[in-house]
Amino acid sequence: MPIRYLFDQQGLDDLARFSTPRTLFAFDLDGTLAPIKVHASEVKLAPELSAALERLDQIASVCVLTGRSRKDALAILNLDLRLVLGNHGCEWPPEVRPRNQRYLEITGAWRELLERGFAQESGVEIEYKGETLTIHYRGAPDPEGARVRIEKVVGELIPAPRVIGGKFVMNLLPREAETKGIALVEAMEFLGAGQAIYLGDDVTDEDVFTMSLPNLLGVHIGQEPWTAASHYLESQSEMTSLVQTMVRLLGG
Ligand SMILES: O=P(O)(O)OC[C@H]1O[C@H](O[C@H]2O[C@H](CO)[C@@H](O)[C@H](O)[C@H]2O)[C@H](O)[C@@H](O)[C@@H]1O
Repeated sequence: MPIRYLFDQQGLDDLARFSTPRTLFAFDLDGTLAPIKVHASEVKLAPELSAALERLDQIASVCVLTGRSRKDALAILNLDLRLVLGNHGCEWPPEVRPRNQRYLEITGAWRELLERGFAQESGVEIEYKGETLTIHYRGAPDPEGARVRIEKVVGELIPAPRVIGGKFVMNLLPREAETKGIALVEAMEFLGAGQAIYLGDDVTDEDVFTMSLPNLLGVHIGQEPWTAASHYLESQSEMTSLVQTMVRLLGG
């Protein structure tokens, strides 16, 4: 089926059908709730979007499912949302699930090798997040060359990671780590949601879209030919108006 624009009439009808108080409204963070920036530390939410998300979480369930660490995500969101899952869904609130010590050991060992391996490489940054780790190369003078060198070093790591690409990043996860797709299904169970709407922009979000669940409306940010999402938004700048529409559909 061709991907459909969420803001055309049929897309809006689909959105209305999925927007109920028992829906889990789930969002990726970078590139979805917030625009992509050169430096990961510059990322912020628009104030109108924050207000709409807060309202949506009062009348339905909101979950943020991000590749960032929870600590980092909570600082960016600056909102007391029902559920924020970090590290691509491997990191839950500690009172719900303790940190995964096995994953922390694995990524700790990778971190040491990677920091040593790339200490002299300008523009390559290792973002250590706990259960997973991200290597950034957006700032490298030759990003493609840097990516090739990173691939080589990553190929030698033991145990071998699951590697997920992204926007000038390589995300490294323990092979047995949960995917965003599994985390979304678990979040629905945890919050008692019968259906979900999930919005994401990056390769890691395909783990949700490719599940093709009948009770899931998948929305990709950008009309990319490679996404398995059924719907799309033209750009991240439409997010505030989308969340405001969700609130309106719920009578809020
Ligand atoms: O799952 P997400 O919330 O989309 O997180 C994916 C990665 O996002 C961050 O990196 C991306 O955003 C940065 C800031 O806009 C940008 O500089 C970088 O090039 C992007 O790839 C974050 O730093 C990573 O930890 C996340 O895995």
